[in-house]
Amino acid sequence: MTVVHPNLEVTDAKIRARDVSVFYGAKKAIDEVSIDIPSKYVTAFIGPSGCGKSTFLRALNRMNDTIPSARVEGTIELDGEDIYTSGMDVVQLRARVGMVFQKPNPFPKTIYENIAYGPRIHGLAEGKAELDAIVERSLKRAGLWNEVKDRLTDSGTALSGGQQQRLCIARAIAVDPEVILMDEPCSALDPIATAKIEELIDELRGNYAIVIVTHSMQQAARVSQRTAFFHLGNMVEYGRTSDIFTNPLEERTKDYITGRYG
Ligand SMILES: Nc1ncnc2c1ncn2[C@@H]1O[C@H](COP(=O)(O)OP(=O)(O)OP(=O)(O)O)[C@@H](O)[C@H]1O
Repeated sequence: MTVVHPNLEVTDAKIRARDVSVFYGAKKAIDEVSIDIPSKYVTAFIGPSGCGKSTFLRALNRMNDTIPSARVEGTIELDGEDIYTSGMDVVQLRARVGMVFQKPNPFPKTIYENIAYGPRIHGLAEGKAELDAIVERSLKRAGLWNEVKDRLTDSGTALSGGQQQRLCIARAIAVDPEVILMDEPCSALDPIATAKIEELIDELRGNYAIVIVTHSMQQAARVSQRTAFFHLGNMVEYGRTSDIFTNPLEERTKDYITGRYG
């Protein structure tokens, strides 16, 4: 059972998860989690290592499908549509619910191609001029355009770690997602690159539902408006970030945010 803070205003759920459990073989990694995730907010998943944050995040765009032993029970809806029905086009789903990983993972292709690939396969551009415009717009939104506009034919992997992560965010944005999932997007970055990604998340949030898994409570407090605390596969508490950090209702949340374990 999750304690949901009573003053959490009701918003339309972009993603609605109900009684979601995730198993790896016989092991239950997530136990009946229910949550409404709104648009235009950043929702942070926090909790000690191994509590299931990444597992639950990956369930939100069926990334778990790529792990043979993983199985999901319960329902997850995107705009009211069950994403686990057999008719769901998973490639389309992952464009609508994009993902940014812990380690920046640009394709071993040019900066331009990293961005153009998705719009091309999803048929989002009529011709070269339109594709060029999408590439420019995506890189601008990701705060990377000025740094790369004169070297679009260089390899994406030649960029710095922080630039690579912004390239990956630009790649996710290029296919017009509705939700962006971020799994510890700054854990491989230095403090300056981290600050840039955090600023970017803040700028982007007006247009998407953003969900971020983070080990850093400071980061959760800085970038998110909603926080869910996970512990041993359970979602213990969910509320406004300010309330979770200043007025946690559950002992386990209190212990975690005061550094008693983690
Ligand atoms: N591919 C997998 N196969 C089997 N078990 C897994 C797999 N991935 C994760 N697990 C297990 O599921 C549980 C939850 O792991 P998960 O990575 O979701 O937690 P987490 O909270 O994101 O941890 P961390 O903060 O360390 O990344 C752990 O016990 C982990 O060992």
